[in-house]
Amino acid sequence: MSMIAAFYGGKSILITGATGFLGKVLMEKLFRTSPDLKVIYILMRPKAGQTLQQRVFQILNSKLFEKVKEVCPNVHEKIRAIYADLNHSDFAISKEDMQELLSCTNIVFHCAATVRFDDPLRRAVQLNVTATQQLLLMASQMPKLEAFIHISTAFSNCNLKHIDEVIYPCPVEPKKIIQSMEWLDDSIIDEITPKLIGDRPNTYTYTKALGEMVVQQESGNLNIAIIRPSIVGATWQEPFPGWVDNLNGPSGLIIAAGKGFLRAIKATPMAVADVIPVDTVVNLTLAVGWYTAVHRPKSTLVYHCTSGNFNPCNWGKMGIQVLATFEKIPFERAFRRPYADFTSNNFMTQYWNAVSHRAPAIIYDFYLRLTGRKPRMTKLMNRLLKTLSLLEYFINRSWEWSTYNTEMLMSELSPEDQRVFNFDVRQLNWLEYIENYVLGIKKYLLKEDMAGIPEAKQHLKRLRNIHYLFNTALLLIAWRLLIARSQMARNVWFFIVSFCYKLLSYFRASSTLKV
Ligand SMILES: CCCCCCCCCCCCCCCCCCCCCCCCCCCC(=O)SCCNC(=O)CCNC(=O)[C@H](O)C(C)(C)COP(=O)(O)OP(=O)(O)OC[C@H]1O[C@@H](n2cnc3c(N)ncnc32)[C@H](O)[C@@H]1OP(=O)(O)O
Ligand SMILES: NC(=O)C1=CN([C@@H]2O[C@H](COP(=O)(O)OP(=O)(O)OC[C@H]3O[C@@H](n4cnc5c(N)ncnc54)[C@H](OP(=O)(O)O)[C@@H]3O)[C@@H](O)[C@H]2O)C=CC1
Repeated sequence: MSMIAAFYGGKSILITGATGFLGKVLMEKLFRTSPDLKVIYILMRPKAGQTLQQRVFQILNSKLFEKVKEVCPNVHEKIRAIYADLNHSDFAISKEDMQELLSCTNIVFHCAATVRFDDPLRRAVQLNVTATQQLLLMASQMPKLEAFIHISTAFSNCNLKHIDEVIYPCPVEPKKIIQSMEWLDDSIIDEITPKLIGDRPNTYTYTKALGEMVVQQESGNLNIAIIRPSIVGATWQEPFPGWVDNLNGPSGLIIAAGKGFLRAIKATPMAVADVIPVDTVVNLTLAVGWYTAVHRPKSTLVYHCTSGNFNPCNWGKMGIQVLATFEKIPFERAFRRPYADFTSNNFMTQYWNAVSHRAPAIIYDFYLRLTGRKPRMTKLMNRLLKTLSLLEYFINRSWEWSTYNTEMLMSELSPEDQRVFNFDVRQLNWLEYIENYVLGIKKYLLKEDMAGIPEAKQHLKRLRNIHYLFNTALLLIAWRLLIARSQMARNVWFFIVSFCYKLLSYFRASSTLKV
């Protein structure tokens, strides 16, 4: 019997960010392994014209929750969607809902965040710092609370090379930052942002670091733990391999490469690709929830959920395997044949951006215009180039994360818990994982049918022929222009032609002699 699964039985669990990538997998695993849990409260907002109920309905009816519905048929009765907007100072939760949350919650998993790299500081602070402070305040009023688990990121201290499982201080106190956001206007905030974030690459990593400091400062008597996942990728094993539902991290770039838009990327092939499957993060999170509640460590423990020091894979290996998978499982209606390469310096990156990204987009848009359609490729390409520039920081460096706490926890688990809540990435086979990842992107993100693979392959063959034809025509035109302009080119051309002619005459003569 799994001790962790039994622990969550009968519990009232509060999750923020349950509609996000990580939150959904967390909820799924909780229901599947502890179907006797009492209730999961999810703090959520309406979105894209959908009410809370419609959003919950959509999640429960997705493929991800198919197994849950078998194990826990009354799952819909065990989810309590509570209206909350983490951008509001009191989350805009109704009095009755707040009363229920405060009096019943046993465990809090705080996953909600803005993970955008380009968010203005004010927005990132509101969600990643102020909302965390607010949630801790709520938690401090929960008499039945056993553990508060905060999801941070392994990159919150990406300005360091070696990162320990400790909370590092930021030069400016989070409280001061929160206060200043109340009275500074947007233009001043934009001006001071680069100074505040210092040697971090974006507001996301900076505000996640501030969020950790808030957790440390406001923890009071709470049982708190922080989990720091690295780059969260598709599921490895559970509930099935390859599930992914957003474009963050590698997923967006894998699509761009598979559809033939992405041709070159400034990356260091030998840098560690610290991707961690989302189900591994969830298993560690649930194990940490159990450990924190049952063992009540004296201080706030930080757990790194990373792959690099256990089972490293680098971007070169990942890129090659992604491209190899496209051969077997191509995406439909590709713009060009999938082929991409890594560039190593700014000059080459600019060159390939002009030649392989911008130029084909301009040519294609010209063709769309000619045929009376709306041009769209240049806009799409500009968005891709912006994304590349934002992700560049993370694919050209390697970090070392110490994992003492994570290893300690692994050794504390019973063999059954090690199996059910497996977070040992040493067992992960990267080649298999990447193949399933690409397949998952095709099925669950692009919603492409596997039956369309032969047609997709046929389409790629046509693109290859067009490519050869285009290159040959280009070569001939260039050569013709050169001959027209340069005596030297003409001489070379006559030399080649007369050489070929002589060779041909020689073979003809020798074959006549033999007869
Ligand atoms: C040795 C030789 C080797 C040769 C090998 C050859 C190499 C071959 C390469 C082949 C394949 C490459 C695959 C491997 C490389 C992968 C590299 C991946 C790098 C990943 C690094 C991640 C680091 C993360 C570190 C921190 C981790 C965290 O803690 S947080 C989680 C990560 N967060 C993010 O990823 C958020 C990033 N996203 C953003 O910040 C924003 O979305 C944006 C700035 C990118 C875009 O903002 P914008 O306002 O323009 O758009 P938005 O409103 O968000 O969306 C508009 C439309 O764009 C789509 N979209 C959104 N995100 C992406 C994306 N990442 N990629 C593509 N498209 C995206 C979105 O859906 C919208 O579409 P529409 O609705 O249709 O308009
Ligand atoms: N993905 C990754 O690679 C990594 C993620 N992490 C961390 O993991 C956690 C989860 O990330 P992930 O699931 O990928 O992110 P997602 O962007 O998929 O999910 C974010 C969640 O936060 C919710 N949220 C955002 N703003 C608000 C708001 N104003 N009010 C209520 N809810 C809000 C979203 O709700 P809605 O659906 O309504 O928008 C969504 O449920 C984050 O803390 C992140 O920092 C750490 C390392 C890597």
